[in-house]
Amino acid sequence: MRGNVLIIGLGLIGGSIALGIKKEHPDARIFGYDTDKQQAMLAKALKIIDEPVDDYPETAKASDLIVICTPVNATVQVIETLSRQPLKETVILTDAGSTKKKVLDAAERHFGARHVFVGGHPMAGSHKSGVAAAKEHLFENAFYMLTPSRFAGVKEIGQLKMWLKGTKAKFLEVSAEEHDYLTGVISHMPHIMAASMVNLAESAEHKHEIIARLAAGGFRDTTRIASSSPEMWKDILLHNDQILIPLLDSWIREMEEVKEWMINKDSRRIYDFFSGAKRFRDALPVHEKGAIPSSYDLYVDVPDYPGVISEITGYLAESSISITNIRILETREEIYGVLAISFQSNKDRALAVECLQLKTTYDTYFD
Ligand SMILES: NC(=O)c1ccc[n+]([C@@H]2O[C@H](COP(=O)([O-])OP(=O)(O)OC[C@H]3O[C@@H](n4cnc5c(N)ncnc54)[C@H](O)[C@@H]3O)[C@@H](O)[C@H]2O)c1
Ligand SMILES: O=C(O)C(=O)C[C@]1(C(=O)O)C=C[C@@H](O)C=C1
Repeated sequence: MRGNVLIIGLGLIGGSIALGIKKEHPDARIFGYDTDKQQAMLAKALKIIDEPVDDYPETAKASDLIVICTPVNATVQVIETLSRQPLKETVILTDAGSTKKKVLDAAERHFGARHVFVGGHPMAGSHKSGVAAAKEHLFENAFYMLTPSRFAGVKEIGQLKMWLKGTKAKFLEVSAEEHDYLTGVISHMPHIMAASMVNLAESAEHKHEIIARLAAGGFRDTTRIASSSPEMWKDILLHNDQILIPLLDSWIREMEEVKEWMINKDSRRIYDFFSGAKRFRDALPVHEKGAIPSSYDLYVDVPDYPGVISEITGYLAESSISITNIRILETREEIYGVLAISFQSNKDRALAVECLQLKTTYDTYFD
């Protein structure tokens, strides 16, 4: 497609959407605005946008697609500002925010039937912020929820999907209310819990200095998302309060129950608590982007000495096995580290296991 695209909010998500649009529609001209000028300059330097702009309401007047990728409270303000501009009649407006009800209410209130607004929310991301973390493939195979306003028709929804085709995401239309409940359960509550676990550890550290250094796989796996943007999450909790408050109530009730079972030494219920969770977690879909990463990961226990990564990648390269990612998950003080190596296919992973078993004594395992 051709035309002018305006991205407002050039962070992780705005940058990744811009890359997806440019890939599929190289003739589109992508303008970008961010209150933080450095982000806009960086987006230009990284060729994520064609042109940074200072006056977004002015640029909006000639835009064919406007994508708002700011924290959700700012999204409502941007909608209000845009509604006061003489926008093109055919413009399509969307956003990428993690909540939808308040955003859709603002869009319907301010644009009415004058302009089409289709709420959007790609269900993939990261704890990292800023345009430097943007990736063309961030949304590949992920669900991309769309919440059309009541004035949006099939034609405009189809046009938006065309604009966003390069994200390679799977579109899913839901109502704003449904969206906020689903994400409340599967995304917002886990972020509250992760932040709470980290805060608990921090207060324990005042008395036991060693605690942070003991943080191993369990703590790291369950709290990565506590490193996410506080600004973004403050807004999400305030937007989705109607859903999150009852969810918090039922979670607090469950924690009270766990406490009671422990006081009463009720081993059966405690067992059921964990076995029920394990059953559901183990049955989550593995080979699509969602709760469980889609790559084929192999974990290798390696001694913590310089050069161990190049040793392992060297063996894999000798056997012509390609890897897509490699990272150290944790370092258990001067003894072992866990190397996570990602492969494109199950076959590559199996070959890597064979290769490492032949050439090293390191333990390998995968989920
Ligand atoms: N991070 C994720 O995993 C994720 C995933 C899906 C959706 N989202 C949603 O996408 C949106 C953006 O999140 P992100 O992770 O890209 O955050 P980010 O912090 O990386 O980027 C947000 C950008 O918006 C800019 N900004 C703030 N107020 C603005 C305003 N009034 N006008 C213009 N720019 C403004 C900030 O300077 C920043 O550069 C949020 O609404 C978030 O809820 C995030
Ligand atoms: O992978 C992460 O770091 C995320 O937290 C991504 C995540 C989530 O899964 O909760 C966070 C917020 C978004 O609205 C959508 C996706």
